[in-house]
Amino acid sequence: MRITIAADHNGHALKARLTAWLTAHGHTVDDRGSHSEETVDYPPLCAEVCRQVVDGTAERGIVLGGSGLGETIACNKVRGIRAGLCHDLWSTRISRGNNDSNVLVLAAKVLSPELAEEIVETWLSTPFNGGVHARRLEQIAALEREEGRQR
Ligand SMILES: O=C(CO)[C@H](O)[C@H](O)COP(=O)(O)O
Repeated sequence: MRITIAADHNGHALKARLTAWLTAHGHTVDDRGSHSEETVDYPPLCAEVCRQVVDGTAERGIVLGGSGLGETIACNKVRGIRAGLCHDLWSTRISRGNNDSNVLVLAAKVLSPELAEEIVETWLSTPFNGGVHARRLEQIAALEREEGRQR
């Protein structure tokens, strides 16, 4: 899978580990930074990843922060993005099965590296369930279009 990935200063070390893991498992990874502990603002990194997913340059995106909360808010501002903040395997399966998430957000200050790898593996291998969830996603997309017209 073509995956684009980014992290702020809190997530860059975990990003490096996940990038190595993804590459070792046959994925093509586009690492958009950052690459150090120097403080950076996460919204532009989220925008870059999400726009790559929406325009098809990448099939999926992964974003890492300290808590991941702001990243999730930022990613979900991009039309067509369904970003889920996942701390455990159960919510990861829901994020894919029910929400068809196309961006995974991870909290580097919460997760162990081992659990982060398990979450990524689960997120990449869990299919969207469709059915009633497809109808709800269409309702979310309609809300997004409606809000876009009003601003
Ligand atoms: O997780 C995050 C946002 O949700 C960021 O990593 C966090 O807010 C950055 O804060 P600081 O500059 O204090 O490290």
